Order: sequence, then C-alpha cells, then structure tokens
Amino acid sequence: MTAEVLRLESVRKSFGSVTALRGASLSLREGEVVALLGDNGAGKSTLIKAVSGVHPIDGGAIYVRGEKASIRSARDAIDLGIETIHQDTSLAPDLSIARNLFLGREPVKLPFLGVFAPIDFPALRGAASALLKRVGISKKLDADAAVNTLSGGERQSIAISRAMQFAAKVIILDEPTNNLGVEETHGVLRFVKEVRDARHTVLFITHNIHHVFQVADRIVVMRRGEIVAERAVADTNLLEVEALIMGVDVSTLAEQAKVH
Ligand SMILES: Nc1ncnc2c1ncn2[C@@H]1O[C@H](COP(=O)(O)OP(=O)(O)OP(=O)(O)O)[C@@H](O)[C@H]1O
Repeated sequence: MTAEVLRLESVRKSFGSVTALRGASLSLREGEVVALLGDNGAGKSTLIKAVSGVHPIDGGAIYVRGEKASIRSARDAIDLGIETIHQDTSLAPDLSIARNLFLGREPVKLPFLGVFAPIDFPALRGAASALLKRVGISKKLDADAAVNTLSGGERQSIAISRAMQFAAKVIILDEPTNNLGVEETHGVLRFVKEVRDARHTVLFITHNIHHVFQVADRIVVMRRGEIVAERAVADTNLLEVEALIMGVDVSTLAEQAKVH
C-alpha cells in the first residue's frame, strides 16, 4: 500500500446559511489519480478551495502526510506541496513560457539585491528547456514563446509542469479539459498519466465521466456537501457512476435508459 499524502476528516464549510461541505472525508495516496464527481452544487469546488487555501475550513481537519495542517491561504497550501490549477489557469499570458514556468521563482543574477536582482535570462531559458524536455513537451513548445500564442491544452500542460517543477506532491485540477478540443483533451489526459507515473497525486474535478475511465484510478462522488461513494475505476462502470452522481438505483437508471 502506498503512503497517504492527503486526508480530509469531516471537513465543514458554510457560506452564511448555505452549507457547502457538511462533513466531507477523503484520503489520497501517493501516485494515484482521483476524479472528484458530483452534480452542480454538490460541493466539489468548495472542497478543492478548502484544500488550496481559498476558503479556510470551519470545522473538521486536513492532514498532509499524516500531520494535521492549517491551510489558511494559497501560500500555506503551496508550502505543503499542494498546487491547484484553476480553470482559467494562473498563467501570465503576455510573458514567455519560460517566465511562466518559474513565475516569482526565476533564477537571478546578483541575488544579494533581493527583489531588485535582475533575472538571469540564459539560466532561466536553460532551466525552462530542461523542464519542457523532462515533461515531454519540448518538441512542440519553444520556451521563449509567449503563453498567449498557446492553445488551451498547451496552457494546461504548462500550468501542470510548473506544479511538477516545484515538487508539488498533490496537484489539483479544476475541470482541466473544459473548453478544450478533442486532441487537446487527449494531450492533457496523457499528461495527467505522466504526472502520476512520476509519483505525483492528482485530484481532478470533471463533469465528463468518459475522461474518468480514461485516466483515473479511483472516483469519489459528492452529493450535498458529502462524499457519498468511492469506487476503484476498474470495479465500476458508466451506468453505476451516473447512478451514484444522481443518487438513484442503477436499475432505475437502466430502466429509464430503455424507455428513452
Ligand atoms: N462563495 C460562495 N458564497 C456563497 N455560496 C457559495 C459560495 N461558493 C459555493 N457556494 C454554494 O455552496 C454550494 C456548493 O457549491 P460548489 O461550487 O462547491 O459546488 P460544485 O459541486 O463545484 O458545483 P459545480 O459543478 O456547479 O461547479 C452551492 O450551493 C453553492 O451555491
């Protein structure tokens, strides 16, 4: 059994009178890809925002590698090795791929000048090219190209590469294939598998159940602010997953499918 990297225990979060998380519990292990599923309003975004420090939790506990963690900000999460890539990705579109891969952590000349130290561009370019090569996208992309010249899928790959570069143990993806074309979607899904092969843990939200079967090891289903089911992907099927999301019996769903 591989090591547990992240555990949520009875996590609660409310927004005024709306309870978004009412005791959600979840465990992620090293090197697995877990899909977080659920209908609109089930609490998926709130759960990942709790882990990424956007919405600090009201109750329950989060453990990172067995230690109880206090995640009150995005910085806390990153320092604990948890990187979240939101749908709009957090890339700076006018800057180069190289700058984006190292944003805020670029190699500098004269480091004693602190925040005024000039960026060491040859070193930055070299490190960026090495990273693109390591993650297998160097043939397609030039480190000097501006991010606004890239497709949505390529942008996702750059955002994920950045998370890998800084040794994030847990990479959280919020609908990583949303708005992408077929080929780009396959590129991102392939990339997720490579990230797993490098022993990172991936938690991704998706509304596309087909993608789950292509890339995830395990599914976790949320309804009304709770995790209501977990399955190994190898032990389930499309119909069962749909039934779990909707909160109905598989037989009911199968009957409905016959009628329509
Ligand atoms: N910032 C907020 N302020 C108030 N209510 C919120 C806020 N964020 C989420 N909620 C509420 O919390 C509940 C869970 O929302 P959440 O966005 O986590 O669901 P979701 O599963 O991600 O849905 P979707 O798939 O539609 O994105 C919903 O009732 C939502 O309206």
